[in-house]
Amino acid sequence: MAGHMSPCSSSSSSSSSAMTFSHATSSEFHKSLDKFLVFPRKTPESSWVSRIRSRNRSRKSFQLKSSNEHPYGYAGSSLAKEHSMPSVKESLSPVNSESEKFESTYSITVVGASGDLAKKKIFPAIFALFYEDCLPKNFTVFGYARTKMTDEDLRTMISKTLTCRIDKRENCEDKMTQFLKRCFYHSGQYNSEENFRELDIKLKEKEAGKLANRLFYLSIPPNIFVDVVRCASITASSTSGWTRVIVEKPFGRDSESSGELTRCLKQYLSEDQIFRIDHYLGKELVENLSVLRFSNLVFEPLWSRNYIRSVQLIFSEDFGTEGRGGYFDHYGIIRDIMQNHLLQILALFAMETPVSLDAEDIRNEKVKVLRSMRPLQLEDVIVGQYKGHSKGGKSVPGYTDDPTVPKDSLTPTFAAAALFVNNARWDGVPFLLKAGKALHTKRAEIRVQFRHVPGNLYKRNFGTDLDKATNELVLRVQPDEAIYLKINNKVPGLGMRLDRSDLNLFFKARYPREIPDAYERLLLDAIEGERRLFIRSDELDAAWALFTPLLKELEEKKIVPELYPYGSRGPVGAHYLAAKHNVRWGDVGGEES
Ligand SMILES: NC(=O)C1=CN([C@@H]2O[C@H](COP(=O)(O)OP(=O)(O)OC[C@H]3O[C@@H](n4cnc5c(N)ncnc54)[C@H](OP(=O)(O)O)[C@@H]3O)[C@@H](O)[C@H]2O)C=CC1
Ligand SMILES: O=C1O[C@H](COP(=O)(O)O)[C@@H](O)[C@H](O)[C@H]1O
Repeated sequence: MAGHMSPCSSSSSSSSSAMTFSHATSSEFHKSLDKFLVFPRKTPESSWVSRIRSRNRSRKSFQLKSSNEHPYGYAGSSLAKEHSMPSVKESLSPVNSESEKFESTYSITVVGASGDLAKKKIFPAIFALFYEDCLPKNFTVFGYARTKMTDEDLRTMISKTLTCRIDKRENCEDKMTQFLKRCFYHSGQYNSEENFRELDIKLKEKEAGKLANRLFYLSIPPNIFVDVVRCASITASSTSGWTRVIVEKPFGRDSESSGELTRCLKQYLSEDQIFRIDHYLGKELVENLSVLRFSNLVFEPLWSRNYIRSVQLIFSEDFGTEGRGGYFDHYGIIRDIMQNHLLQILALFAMETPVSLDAEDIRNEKVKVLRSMRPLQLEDVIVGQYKGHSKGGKSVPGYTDDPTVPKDSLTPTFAAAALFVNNARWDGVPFLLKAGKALHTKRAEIRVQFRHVPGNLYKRNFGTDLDKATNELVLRVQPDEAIYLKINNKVPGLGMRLDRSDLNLFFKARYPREIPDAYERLLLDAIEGERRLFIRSDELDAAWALFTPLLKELEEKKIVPELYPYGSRGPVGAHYLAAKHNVRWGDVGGEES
């Protein structure tokens, strides 16, 4: 079955359990560095580090920044701290031959390189980082998959999906050619130590004896995650620098399978080597959420049950599961979008002010939110499934028309849920989550509906619909990123008529440049060792604890989803759910701008 977790014991090798990916500690690192050092490491002015550093100071160079805005490779970075090693920025400088051999190299191996995500997102993101001069000087990209391909075939394949920033485009062809020269391919099985050993040999060739940092991106179905981690850990982990692994979702399909996956991965990796990606955390507007809240005095005092009436997190796509029905049917929309992307945004939205912007401080606060929530009950949720229809001679397929989906599938392609954070700040405030495929629009947004103005002097000027008079703050995550606040104002003229308008920060108008894709930010963070936007295992456990009982009940009771037409606004049940909590969805009824 697609997505069925392989137990850790699927390993063909018994020697594996004691092995872990190299996670060089500072002392291990120094031991390996000592092999090369010919002068005292801590002689400040004579050391190669300070020489490179001073060259950097005078160099007109870019400053690479990770998602917490620390310059990439800055002195306090975890990478630099972990290994007391030259920062990435240092290794970007042109160096003389003496220092060259102490430089770091970075390799990114995309496992599942022949797949959809790799082509669509990962290779283009790596290229975009290269195009923006965000990658270190010594980097190599490897594709790994079973498909037989040469290096040239891989280059041809990925060249089709690379694009330069629309607002730049200088040297586009040139940059692509340079980038493709750094891309290589190795064909192998996912459970073959031998094949990963061959990869290791190729990686070492490129590393040329320099300090090696290796990032593996698992862009493969989840049933082979553990095989890959086992084989790579035994035969292809770095022995001098760090080894990190980006793991794509799904991280299990319930608490048990997720726990089992984590347990298996941890046989080979330490927690801080595992980068569980949720690409919504890399989206510009999701990053902006905390900035908006914590750096503007006008919002934080309102951020509680005292002023907020409901919070709505909405995801919709205007296409179905086309091509991914096989995968999707095993998961459904709740696991695909709600339990991860929307819940992560909720946790960021509702968390208390973290002690600092450090990954652990932020993730600690997010976990507290998740643990303050009551697991979802069946009555808090409605589920739907899209059906096909024909209109004007054009027909669109229903979910179960997909040949890879069973005809009698009850898998939801739409869900709406009401969640509550049972703490002092949010007691009684419904957090309404809605996610659906094959709806009328493609959109993701965060809507904050404020309470009515008590004793509003102007209530008559609105007629009877007080809902219209409330303020609403909208963060449109995509498309056309925007932050706008719906306010009430007077219509100009001699009368006293009130109107609702938007104070609008439209990103395209304010910042007329392309916004980096989420995968760019996240890849850069993984290289830098910045974990803030990746999911920690206790966060994951808490997220599954909220959804697992509901998912089991839906499956055991064979709850039939409400059908909705492809391209519609989804099942009406979603409106009843909102009404039950005395609110309206902000994205319906001509209020969408
Ligand atoms: N595609 C997307 O938009 C998104 C995907 N993801 C996640 O990213 C990961 C990769 O996704 P995607 O690229 O779509 O996946 P694919 O189905 O395209 O698989 C990636 C590669 O894995 C290999 N593969 C596929 N099925 C199997 C199998 N049953 N056994 C062994 N190898 C297999 C194939 O390579 P080969 O045959 O050459 O070995 C394939 O090219 C998945 O975990 C997915 O859930 C997450 C978010 C979005
Ligand atoms: O994780 C997933 O996300 C995509 C939507 O991502 P977006 O960045 O294009 O909004 C979704 O289509 C897919 O089903 C899901 O697995």
